[in-house]
Formats: sequence, C-alpha cells, structure tokens
Amino acid sequence: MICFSSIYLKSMEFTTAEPFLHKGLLQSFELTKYILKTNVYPREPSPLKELREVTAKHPGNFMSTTPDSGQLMGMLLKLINAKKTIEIGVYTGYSLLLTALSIPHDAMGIELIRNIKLPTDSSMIIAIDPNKETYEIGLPIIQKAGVEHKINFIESQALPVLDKLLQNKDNEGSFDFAFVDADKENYLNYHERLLKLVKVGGLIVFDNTLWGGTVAQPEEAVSEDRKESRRSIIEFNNSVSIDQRIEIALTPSGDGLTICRRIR
Ligand SMILES: C[S@@+](CC[C@H](N)C(=O)[O-])C[C@H]1O[C@@H](n2cnc3c(N)ncnc32)[C@H](O)[C@@H]1O
Repeated sequence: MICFSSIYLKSMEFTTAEPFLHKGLLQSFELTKYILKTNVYPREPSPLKELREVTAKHPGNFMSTTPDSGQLMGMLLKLINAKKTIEIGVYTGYSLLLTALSIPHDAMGIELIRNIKLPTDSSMIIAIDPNKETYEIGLPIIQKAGVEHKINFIESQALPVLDKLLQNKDNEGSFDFAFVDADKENYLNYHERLLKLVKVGGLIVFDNTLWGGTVAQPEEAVSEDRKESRRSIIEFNNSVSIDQRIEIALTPSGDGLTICRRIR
C-alpha cells in the first residue's frame, strides 16, 4: 500500500540544493493531530482549553489561532520576557488569553505605572478589534482566569489606534511583542507601524502567512473568496523577506506564522 506521504514526496520536485525537502512536516491531517494530541493539548492551560471549546461552537471558529501556534507564541513571549504587547484581531480571544497567561503576573501595579508610556490606567496588552461581541464570548473565561486586568480592549479598527499611539513619541520602541491576526490587506500597514512601536529585539508575529497553502498555488487554483487576501499575503511575504530592519522565520505552524525580530 502506498501511503499518503510517499505520494506527496513523489509529487515534490527535489533539487540537489534542497536535500532537506523530504524532512518537510505536516504532510497529513493525522500528523497535525499527532502534534496536538501528544504535545499541545496535554499542556494547554485549562482556561485556554475552555475557551477553545466554547469557540468551537461559534460559526467563525475557523478564525481562532491554532493551539500549536499558541503554544509557540507562549514560548516566545516567555523567552523574551514580554510585558507590554499589542494584539490586532481578537475574535473570541484565544491568542489574547494565551498572551495574558504568558506575560509575568508580577508586571502589574507599580511597575506598570512606572514603565508604561501610556496613561497610567492602560493595561499591559492593547487588544484591538472592531467586533466586541466576539470578544465578549471569551471574556467570562478571561475573567475567571484572573487576567482581565492585563488587557486594554479597544473596540476599533487597528490602524487609527496604532496611529494614535504613534502620536506620542514615548510609545516608540516601548512594546516587547505584537501579534497580528486580522485583515490581511493591512498586514504591511501594520508592519510599518509596529516596527516603530516595538523595541529593537522585540517580536512582531503575523498569523496566516501561508494562507491555507494557497501562497504556493497558481491563482487559478484558488477560490474567488481567498484570492484578494492571498495576494496581500504574498505581497507581505515578499516584502518582509527582504526587509533589512528585521530577522524573520516563517514557520509552518497552524496556517503559517511569520516571526519578525526587530534588529534596527
Ligand atoms: C482571525 S480572527 C482573530 C483570531 C484570534 N487571534 C484568536 O486567537 O481567536 C480576526 C479578527 O480580526 C478582526 N479584524 C478584522 N479587521 C480588523 C481591523 N481592521 N482591525 C482590527 N481587527 C480587525 C475581526 O473582527 C476578527 O475578530
């Protein structure tokens, strides 16, 4: 019997310069499930599990950040000891809650008032989404997890909020981390603004940068409803790949997660 992966491998074009291609992962849904079952779900904090299960009942559930990407982001947040973050695109709050659970609990109070360059009543995570209704689906779980005080939810399109933050020079280079998971057409606009707001050494992470694999397909093979965002994502991927202000890693986690580290 020929297994799926060997059919897949035969269909790939190998060149001598790319002997590592056969190591490519995620050749089947079973493999994705394997990663989730063995490594992600057993370690997923219970509030995140609860939020994932509540979100699964919502018609927009496919929008939620995948738990494996969430696990990677949690690791990144802890590695850089992120305290001040921006979240663009909240939906029911899976990535928001994991960020709130990953930033230090002791970073509140006095330290917040001393360090943050925003008004002293601002929280550590600025979370922006024009849809408050979906945020409110996850909010009771965020409250129960005891991390709501870390979140400043702003019901708005993200661009005007970022522009407003940039009007205050003190906000420049003051954030440790940003996560972007919203309208793909604005990814480059977000990138430009976040590069000013995030400090050198800080991270900007973009979700959906493989756009369901369509970035590597001919446009004719892509359904109409995915074409516009696919074009934006391809433009974004091309642009960040040559951007000298950042280091990047495009990981095949979830729907593609591009990690940008500001270096200048
Ligand atoms: C893919 S979902 C975000 C999923 C979220 N990261 C999670 O883990 O559940 C995209 C969200 O972006 C929001 N959105 C769309 N356009 C936006 C904009 N211009 N500014 C901010 N958020 C936007 C949508 O309302 C939606 O809630």
